[in-house]
Amino acid sequence: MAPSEPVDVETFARTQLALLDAELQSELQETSGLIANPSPTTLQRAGLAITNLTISAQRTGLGGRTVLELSPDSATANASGELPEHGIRTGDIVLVSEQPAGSAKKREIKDVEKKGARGVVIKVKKDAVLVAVDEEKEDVSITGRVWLVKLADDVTHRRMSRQMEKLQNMTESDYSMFTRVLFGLSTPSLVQKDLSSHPEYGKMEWIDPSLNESQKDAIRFALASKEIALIHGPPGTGKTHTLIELILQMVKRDLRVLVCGPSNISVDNIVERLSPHKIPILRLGHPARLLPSVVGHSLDVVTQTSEAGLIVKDVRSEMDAKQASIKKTRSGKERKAIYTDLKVLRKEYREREKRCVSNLVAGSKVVLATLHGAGGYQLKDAAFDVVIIDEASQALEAQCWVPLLAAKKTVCAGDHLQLPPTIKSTKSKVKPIAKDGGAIIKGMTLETTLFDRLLSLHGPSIKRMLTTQYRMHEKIMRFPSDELYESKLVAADHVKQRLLIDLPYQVENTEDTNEPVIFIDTQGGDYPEKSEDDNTSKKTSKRSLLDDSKSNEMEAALVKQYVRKLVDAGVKPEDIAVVTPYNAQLALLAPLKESFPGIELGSVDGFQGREKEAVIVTLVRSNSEGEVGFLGEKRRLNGKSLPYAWKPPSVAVMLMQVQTVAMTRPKRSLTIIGDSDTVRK
Ligand SMILES: Nc1ncnc2c1ncn2[C@@H]1O[C@H](COP(=O)(O)OP(=O)(O)OP(=O)(O)O)[C@@H](O)[C@H]1O
Repeated sequence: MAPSEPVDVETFARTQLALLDAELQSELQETSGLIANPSPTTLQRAGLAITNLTISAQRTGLGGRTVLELSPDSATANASGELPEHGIRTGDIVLVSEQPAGSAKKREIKDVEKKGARGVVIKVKKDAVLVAVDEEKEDVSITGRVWLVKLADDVTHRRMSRQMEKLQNMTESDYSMFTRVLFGLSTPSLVQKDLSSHPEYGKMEWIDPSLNESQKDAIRFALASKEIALIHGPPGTGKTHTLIELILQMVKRDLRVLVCGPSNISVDNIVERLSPHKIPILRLGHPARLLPSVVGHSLDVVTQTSEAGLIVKDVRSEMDAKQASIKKTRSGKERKAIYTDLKVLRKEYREREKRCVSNLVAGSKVVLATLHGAGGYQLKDAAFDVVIIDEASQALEAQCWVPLLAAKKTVCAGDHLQLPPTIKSTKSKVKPIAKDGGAIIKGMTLETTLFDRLLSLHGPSIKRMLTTQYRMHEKIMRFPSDELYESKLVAADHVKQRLLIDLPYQVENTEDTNEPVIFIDTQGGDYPEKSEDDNTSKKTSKRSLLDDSKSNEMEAALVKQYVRKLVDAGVKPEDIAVVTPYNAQLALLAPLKESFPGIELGSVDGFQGREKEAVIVTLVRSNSEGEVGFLGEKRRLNGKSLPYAWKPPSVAVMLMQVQTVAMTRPKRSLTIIGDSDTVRK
């Protein structure tokens, strides 16, 4: 297959910037639509703010950040002193500021915001919220009543835009070989096709001898390639398993590796699995946002416990003492003097910490961070031999460029045949426009991931696919394998015949528990779909959230009946998931949670990636016109750059792509409820 045309880097970057702006605007539109008049009380009601608080304590927390403890103001608090109901969570970015009067206008609220301090919520207790204040705004001299409001997280947006601006301003002589390859200006260095006989990679000592052939092949290829290697891991094929071995093999070869993923959980997953191997690893990121099991590897904690960290600690105690004295003083003059002292101390702290951090980063063979986390000061001058990106097909391309701009080689793992990252601007009416008025690439959307683009640019020679899957019964696997993965998937021996009756607990042998794939056809029955128009008449606010979502009451009833049968046979509700493409259908199914505590209900998007013993899919669509809407929606593929083997999409193929997401989740039982007639049309 001939590779597609090289990409003009400047135009590419300009297009990305325009798309990112459109996306940000769409996000803003969505929130402002939700909150028309954002007074503190309205925001509190929406779960986005907590009002009537006071700063009850102030200390120096991890990383030298000032930590504020916010408790209910005693004048307004309830008897128990607890916080009111709220939706603020650990890891949220918030603004703490003096509380505007109840009658304040929108504009005045904005002014108050300017005086407040931004920070990250590090702990939520019943009677207090702890906020670590951002570096720029640490001298918090707020007194009296304060409130806390959740802010949109625009750090990611800013970092992505910064990288795209850098790319846009580069001239051809600035491009490294790696950059040239990534845009198709040069072809990737040739790698021998069969590496099993390669002098270096043919006879490798595997750390995990249980790796299968396709995994070993992918690792050899990722080691041998000079600029790029893609590891295509369909569901359950051990992508993470493979990456762990790859990282260990790279460390063995004395390479320095930066490992990134689009979300904290994707990165923590790798940290957890690397951690038993006792290599020096460092996890960057705000400790409040990490899994408890990996915090021990986080930069903040390592800084504190390492020897180098001790001299940082000295300054910290001094700062704490100063912080405490602020509370005691009443004179404004004295307070000012303390703040001046604190400033000097903080500067000293920063310098010592910076030295400590750069020593720690330099001493770690493997550094892990989210894609945007890799854009922090900690890695400013750090150099790595390889950047590994996990779940690359779930990340925006601009996000990948945060670590890539300084890289020499990358290994991207993902599955471009699953759903791309969710983009808001595709649905909203915001048009991408270049700030400098220059040309942008027509048809490009943020849904085109780096993974997609590289594949269409260079073809399958830059990719290796993992083919043994360890999740699904052979029969569940067959459909996705044939339709999406060129029939290449093979079920591992211990899973290929696994049924619900083989679960490690007692399950009765019934027609539902001894069959891996069941289709319950509603065709011919009187099970019409409903659109939100029919359901929610005049409730406009709810409509905007649920969009033109569809539901089907009869299918929901069938789901309930079916779940009942499984549970009666002994299957535990927590081993069952019900998945549907429509939010309105999810709403109809919600009562299931009461009858069957532990059962999981999810939309197709939200359920991607998680496995369950039994999955029931309700397709919802049933009408005489054969319209399948979302199920076969073109938008889901339109504008995506075409993977090398990509044919023009028939509705059926798209239908499969969306359904496959649901269909690759079950381990032992997949039940599809739908109208075969509508779906077939
Ligand atoms: N070579 C192997 N031998 C035995 N089991 C394996 C092997 N490789 C992976 N597995 C198992 O397969 C399962 C899936 O592995 P892993 O979590 O690495 O997959 P993944 O492809 O990243 O998953 P997902 O589909 O959720 O992205 C795990 O239970 C893992 O232990």
